[in-house]
Amino acid sequence: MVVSVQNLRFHYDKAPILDIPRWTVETGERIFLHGPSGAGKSTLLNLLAGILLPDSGTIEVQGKAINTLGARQRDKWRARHIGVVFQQFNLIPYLGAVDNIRLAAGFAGATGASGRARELLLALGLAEEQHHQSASRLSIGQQQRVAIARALVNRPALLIADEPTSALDRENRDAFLSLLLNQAGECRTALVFVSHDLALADRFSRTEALADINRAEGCH
Ligand SMILES: Nc1ncnc2c1ncn2[C@@H]1O[C@H](COP(=O)(O)OP(=O)(O)OP(=O)(O)O)[C@@H](O)[C@H]1O
Repeated sequence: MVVSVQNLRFHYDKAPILDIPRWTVETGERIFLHGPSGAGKSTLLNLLAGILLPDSGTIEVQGKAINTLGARQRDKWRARHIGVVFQQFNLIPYLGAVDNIRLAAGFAGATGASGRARELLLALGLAEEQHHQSASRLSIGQQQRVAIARALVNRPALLIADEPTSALDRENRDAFLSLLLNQAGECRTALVFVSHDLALADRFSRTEALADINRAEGCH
């Protein structure tokens, strides 16, 4: 089991946003998570990543309750075990593709990741002459590939993706999703993918409406 959530409660200021009695994600599982705007999907992803901490309850990723770690250990642990892809790819604009990926490997304490970075970029269809092109000079489609490679360089047990396709046209969206799913599959990485676009749901092994697992009334 990659993720185990038990009796999770979370609020920002007033209303409870999340109250999840139990929720699990198995190794290699691909979950499509949807729900209305403001329901708490991004909040749940941030809790899984240990960026936010729960009011109560436990969140284990790979058997570790990430909220029991100190801030620095948590950052390192996240870098090692969790990959992240957001709508904004957050690449360092003046670094080349390979260096952006090596940076992520460095956060996880890995050295000599250039080989794996290049291998991933080639598998994702980024030609060698672009591997050292600064990220700001890559097309959006090329930046997507770098973002996927960066998320997977440490062979994470869990990949979380927050609306990564929402700014893309249909063709790019489908291509991006295929790349993401194929690469995640190669690493047996479990995927929690948040999107409003229900047309994508049939490419996942499980579709989950947040309201079905969350008992909080919240603001939605
Ligand atoms: N930092 C914050 N401080 C206070 N309230 C917040 C904060 N971040 C989010 N919220 C509120 O918490 C609720 C859940 O937000 P969240 O971003 O998790 O929803 P979401 O389901 O991801 O929405 P969307 O689909 O629009 O991205 C919303 O009502 C939002 O306004």
